[in-house]
Amino acid sequence: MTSKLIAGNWKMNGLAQSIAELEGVIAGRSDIAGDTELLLCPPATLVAAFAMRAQGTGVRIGGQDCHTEASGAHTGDISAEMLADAGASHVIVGHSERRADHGESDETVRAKVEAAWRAGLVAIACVGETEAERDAGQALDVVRRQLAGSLPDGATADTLVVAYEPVWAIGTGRTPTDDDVAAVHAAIRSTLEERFGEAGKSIKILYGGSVKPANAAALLAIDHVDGALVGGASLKASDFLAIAEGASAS
Ligand SMILES: O=C[C@H](O)COP(=O)(O)O
Repeated sequence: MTSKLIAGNWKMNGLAQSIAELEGVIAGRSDIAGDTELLLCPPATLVAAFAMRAQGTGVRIGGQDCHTEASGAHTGDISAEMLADAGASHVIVGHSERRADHGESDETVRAKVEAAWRAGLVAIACVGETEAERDAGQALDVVRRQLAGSLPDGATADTLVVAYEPVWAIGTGRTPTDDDVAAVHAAIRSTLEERFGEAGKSIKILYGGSVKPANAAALLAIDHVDGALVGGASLKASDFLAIAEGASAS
């Protein structure tokens, strides 16, 4: 069994004082049983400070997005190389909020995964259906299509993590049924195996969308759920650690 990865996506939250939450995660990390991996993705302004503080603690730090190019005239953007230079090990790409707010296509997301690899970062590529797509019975087709368009050839467990985040479950307190999560994760697993062969068996598949301490253990016990991508509940060290405890219990 592969280790679980619990990743926190702070989104557009966090000021310098928020390093206290990172301190809390570092302090509580040793109480988490097993080999559960912890990753925090703060806003870009905090990546360097967090990475410096987390160095050598086992807690890893990631970015929330990157540009497709390494440098150049792209005001306000951040490259994968810059994230790596700041001490990040991972970068989230293709989050549904980026797809919706910034019009990111599967093609753009694929270029961002390639940019992450070029910089030596692990890409966490997000996929997931909207509520209308689920209601229309299209969830599996949408996810398969996003995977086909967003993932470059040659992915391995060392370079790629996939996050399944149903858009309608993000920040809403609603989650799919265990059976629905199982069906999508099984479909993602078989897609990864068809595409990447042996490597596809061990690429981690995270579930994201209203993961909380109260539901984490049950979600993380579902087949092919190799961890969680946590939004709101990752902002408090105590909640994030409680979710990670759920991973070690599953
Ligand atoms: O990236 C994280 C997700 O969008 C989940 O957010 P949430 O846990 O606040 O629902």
